[in-house]
Amino acid sequence: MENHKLNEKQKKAVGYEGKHLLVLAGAGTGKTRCIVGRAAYLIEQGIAPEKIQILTFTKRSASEIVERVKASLTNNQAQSLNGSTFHSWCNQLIVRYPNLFGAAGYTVIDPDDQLSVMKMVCGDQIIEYKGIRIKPQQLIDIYSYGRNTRQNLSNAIREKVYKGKTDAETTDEIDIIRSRVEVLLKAYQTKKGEGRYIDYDDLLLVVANRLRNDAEARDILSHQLKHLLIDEFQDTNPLQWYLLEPFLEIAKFYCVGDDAQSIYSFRGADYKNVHLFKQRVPESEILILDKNYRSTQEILDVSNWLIAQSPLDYDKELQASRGSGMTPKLVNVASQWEEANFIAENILENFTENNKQFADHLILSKSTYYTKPLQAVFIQKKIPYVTYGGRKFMEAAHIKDVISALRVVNNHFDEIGWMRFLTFWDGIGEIKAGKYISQLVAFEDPLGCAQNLADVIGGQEGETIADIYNTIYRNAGNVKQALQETYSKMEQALAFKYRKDWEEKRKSDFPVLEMLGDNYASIGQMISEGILENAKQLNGNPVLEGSQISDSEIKDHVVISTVHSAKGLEADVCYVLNVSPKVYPSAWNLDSEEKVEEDRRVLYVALTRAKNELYITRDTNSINTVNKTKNAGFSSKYFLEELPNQLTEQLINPYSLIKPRDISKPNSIDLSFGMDFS
Ligand SMILES: Nc1ncnc2c1ncn2[C@@H]1O[C@H](COP(=O)(O)OP(=O)(O)OP(=O)(O)O)[C@@H](O)[C@H]1O
Repeated sequence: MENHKLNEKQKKAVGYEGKHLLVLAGAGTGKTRCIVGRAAYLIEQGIAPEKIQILTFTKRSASEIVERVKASLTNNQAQSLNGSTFHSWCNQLIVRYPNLFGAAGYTVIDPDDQLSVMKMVCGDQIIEYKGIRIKPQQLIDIYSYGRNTRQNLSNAIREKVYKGKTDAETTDEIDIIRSRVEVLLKAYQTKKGEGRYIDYDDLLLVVANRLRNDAEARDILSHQLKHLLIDEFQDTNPLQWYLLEPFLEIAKFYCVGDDAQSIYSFRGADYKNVHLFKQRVPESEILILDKNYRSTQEILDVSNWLIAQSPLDYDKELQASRGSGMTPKLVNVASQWEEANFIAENILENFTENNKQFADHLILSKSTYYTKPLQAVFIQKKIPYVTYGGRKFMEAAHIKDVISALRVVNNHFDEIGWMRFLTFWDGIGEIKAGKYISQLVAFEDPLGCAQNLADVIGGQEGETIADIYNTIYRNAGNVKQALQETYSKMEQALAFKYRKDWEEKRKSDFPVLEMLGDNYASIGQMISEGILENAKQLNGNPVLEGSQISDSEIKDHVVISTVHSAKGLEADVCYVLNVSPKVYPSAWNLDSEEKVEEDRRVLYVALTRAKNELYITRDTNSINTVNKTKNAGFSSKYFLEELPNQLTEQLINPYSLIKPRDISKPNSIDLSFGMDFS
């Protein structure tokens, strides 16, 4: 089992006997291995797996850790081990204890729905002042930032609208618009209450507030939970800490983190939180790991150099236990097309000639958007790939259409659900739908809706809608059946609405949705949990990627990921895309030292994913702009501007290097050839 491959310090961490521990360690030093080892160790010590909760930042890393624990133990010992994100954990608690948390009958709304609620609240009101315009999405950002960072409204406005500026003029402007923002945010809160909606941040707050204020709640949970294992601790934000704090007396904390990999400040994370651990957590210790097992020294040299350029003191110098390897390549490209072709050819060469698999390759980009040309080239050259960091399955429009029908049966006060479901049908616009909704939410319960729906709407549409509603109502305890019947009744209309890409893209998602439904005991559970899930793994089969069902046999694929979704990942060969001026650091961030330093950490996370080969690409055209990005107060220069030559090997025009050799002078051709004119 994994435990056997631990070094002395890792063993000490895994078998820690004290109360709370923070394992503070650099990239690739075995933090994930320590979490896996810890969970396995606790189970072997006789702790019931359901009393251990693993918390991570992505669903993917949660399931990966749980799978690894299971694989390291025999006899299905870890069958009921639970790993989840903060949101999904809180949601599970709320679903398990509906009375305790007082949220029975509430519907969880995702960011799209949150925006719909905010739009309903704003109507045609727009906050405008001196060239500043605050739209509904920005109001949500302000609200969420304030709650996640636990800062007051003025500070949240300052950060989200005025990019953190603190001058007197800005402060005056904030004072003026503040009260108007407050009115709309309060109206949003009221609307949530009326529709019985819980937004993502509410999930954490509902649990946190209950536990902080209610000794009975703490007592109940203390029988259910003994150990909290928290990954990426450096990225916990003040709201998450507010949630975790009451658990300090309930469970033992085992946290792992790296201050140099903190990349979520936009969600309020503060890399310094790891430094405050001992102060905040009584009866705690910190253990440091310093030996990197992932990368060769040359890769670490570039990463160490990058982080040493920072004015912040991370006190990190990673040493490779694996020793020396290949020098990283700095690949200068003239266009995204050239970059994409270089990478594709490189991967194909590795696959056909160097005995590597597609899965040995990881491509990292700041944004998914930037990788579109690359994806096009991969499709053209038939390189299998998956993307991490894109839109989630349950957020796709055609899925939301069908789910909206389930939502309104589950909670008939759900106006967003009604609006989507009713306007799905030809002939019902928003105005008509609005009228119907006001009648429908007046019924006391879903049964009332079921009985009267056909009359409220009338006509053929009324019949169809009522038929679907009743079908779901009857099958509320058999989600798969409910989905199958709903889909068959909506299929024709769906195929028409999405006729552009129905056959190629969307249709195949429905069998998957039905399979997904099979995992839930009721439609209520599916709606509240399913909305939070990525649905990438179903019954152990990788089924969904974007809008396709991938063949479960094909497991070998290149991973294209945003850096933010790549935490914890590693690969033999890594390509870090577009490490160009104005991107690292971003031209948008030059006025803030904190943001520049966060960009540096993003690049650090990306570089430290590589085990053996690292390719850093950059756009040659933008290199000329390097010297224009100087700023008075602090250094915001292009991160690679002073990269010592010996740390990388430069490749110029790399794609032309691997194109077939042609002769320098063109030959003439004969076009009067091949046709027999006789
Ligand atoms: N004691 C060890 N002996 C051999 N290999 C190890 C040991 N500890 C960790 N590794 C290997 O080193 C690599 C990095 O480990 P792991 O992913 O746990 O690090 P990490 O600290 O979580 O990294 P990061 O924070 O960069 O994601 C993995 O391939 C892991 O298998």
